[in-house]
Amino acid sequence: MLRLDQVSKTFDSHRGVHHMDFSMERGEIVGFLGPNGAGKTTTMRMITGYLRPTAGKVLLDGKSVHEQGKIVRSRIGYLPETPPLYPDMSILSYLKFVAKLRDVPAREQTRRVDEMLSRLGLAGRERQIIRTLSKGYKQRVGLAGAIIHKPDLLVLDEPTSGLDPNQIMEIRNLIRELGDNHTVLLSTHILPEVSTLCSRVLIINQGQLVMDGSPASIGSTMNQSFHVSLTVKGDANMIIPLIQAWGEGLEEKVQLSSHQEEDGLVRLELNASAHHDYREELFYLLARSELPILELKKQDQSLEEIFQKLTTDEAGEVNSGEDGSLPVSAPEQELEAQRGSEGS
Ligand SMILES: Nc1ncnc2c1ncn2[C@@H]1O[C@H](COP(=O)(O)OP(=O)(O)OP(=O)(O)O)[C@@H](O)[C@H]1O
Repeated sequence: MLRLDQVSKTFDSHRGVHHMDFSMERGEIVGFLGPNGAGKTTTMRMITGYLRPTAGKVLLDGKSVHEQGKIVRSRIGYLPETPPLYPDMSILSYLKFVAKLRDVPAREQTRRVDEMLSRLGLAGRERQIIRTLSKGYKQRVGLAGAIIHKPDLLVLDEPTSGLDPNQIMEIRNLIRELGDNHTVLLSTHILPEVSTLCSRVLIINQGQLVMDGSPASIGSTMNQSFHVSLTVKGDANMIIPLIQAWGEGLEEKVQLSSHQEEDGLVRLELNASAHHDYREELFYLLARSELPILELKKQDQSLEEIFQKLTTDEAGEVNSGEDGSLPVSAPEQELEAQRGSEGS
């Protein structure tokens, strides 16, 4: 449905987004991850037609977002990091205004606004002035404005940033529901959000895509070492030499990295730079010596660890390209930009 074909946006010699190349299928919820300044917002602005790429194409069902702008952009909904709200308007007048701006047919506008009020849990508050709403409710109004024209593709820039845990849960549930009818690309710094919401993850670092896959497949690609913890019932003086001798005898040596004894149980951690999963061999080794394994767990790297590995350099420094902040657009600029005009 969405295709980014070698898309780049160069701000200066090193800042920007370089050769971004990926596709999204209908119905996917894709998480977009990266450290501050990695290029998430820039990529999202190019997808939504607000920024014109320096090179490459953004295509929605084969049509260019930038060449066949208005029609293509009417199929995209965008919630920027700071939703483009007018604080002095009521929710109702704001949604009516956005419905008009997004070319919802006049005879449908009232029905569509009502639908948004009820879908986003705003019914009963329609007369409330936006500035008096909590951040979570402002986010709902922003989301309502982003989907009022029933876009096929929804682009959400850090939709849960700055919300309290209850509001985060509410917005996540809403996004999950929206995923039933929309294709969703969402950027976030909250990694568990990706595991719970997204079928696919794109990790971007210094303007380049460094990983693309399901959270599970990213885990298995990155987990190319063998790390297990196990608890064995028996005497440490038997268990430890047995495991050490076995580990030493393997081609890809498995090493005992720690052990503890307590109440007749021995807890061990084993490591190897190996692709092979040695759990079955370990089971038979200890079973033959009548040493029961009470627990055996393969430790995979969490998404947090993978993210850290992909986005830090060898010295452990975060690869942030951020050295200037984006100008904050006025609501009108954002809305107009979504409607059709383009920035640089
Ligand atoms: N209009 C602009 N002019 C100059 N440089 C810019 C502009 N917009 C973004 N940049 C630079 O491009 C890089 C990517 O910024 P971008 O805002 O896309 O990152 P991000 O991944 O969204 O970061 P964050 O997580 O902090 O929101 C940064 O180095 C930023 O300073």
